[in-house]
Amino acid sequence: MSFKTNKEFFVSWEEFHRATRELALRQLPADQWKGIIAVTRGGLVPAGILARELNIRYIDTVCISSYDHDSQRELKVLKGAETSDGEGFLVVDDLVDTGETAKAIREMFPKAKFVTVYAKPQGSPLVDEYVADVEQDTWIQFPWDMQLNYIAPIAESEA
Ligand SMILES: O=P(O)(O)OC[C@H]1O[C@H](OP(=O)(O)OP(=O)(O)O)[C@H](O)[C@@H]1O
Ligand SMILES: Nc1nc2[nH]cnc2c(=O)[nH]1
Ligand SMILES: [Mg+2]
Repeated sequence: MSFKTNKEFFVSWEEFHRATRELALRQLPADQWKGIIAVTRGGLVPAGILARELNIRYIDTVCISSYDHDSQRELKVLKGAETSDGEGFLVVDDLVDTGETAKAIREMFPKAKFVTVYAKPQGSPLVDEYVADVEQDTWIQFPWDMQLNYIAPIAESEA
């Protein structure tokens, strides 16, 4: 978990699928899009769902690596996309948090529509459309980062 957050929000595959289908519904008519640009890696999952729902087969990626270095978050673009300004493209990521990734996306693709499934308050103004709000101090746990685990019955965990 991030050191910056103290709460967690667990997202199941079903809930992620449902929310992303809702995002897809808001991108109609589908034929306005030349394609989708997924922001790796988190954006790859919603990109697949959007592509299926909107019948889009042109999917590009923008590959971003971000890490903390001397307390300052540094973004590295490992690979761009095959469009000069993003016109006619949907750029998709799983979430926006501080908005640092969103700022880089906006600079790279000023004419694209940038959408995410989840948004925290600091980053939400930088997104054109998102489905669900999450508090800034909450860490979103995605299903691809989790596994099912056994948990003891409540009665057995009584003191
Ligand atoms: O608004 P920000 O503070 O920039 O955070 C949002 C970004 O953070 C996560 O990616 P992460 O860097 O964890 O990499 P990943 O997608 O490869 O897991 C998420 O998928 C967004 O891309
Ligand atoms: N999984 C996950 N990755 C993030 N990257 C930035 N914020 C988050 C978050 O809340 N959850
Ligand atoms: Mg990401």
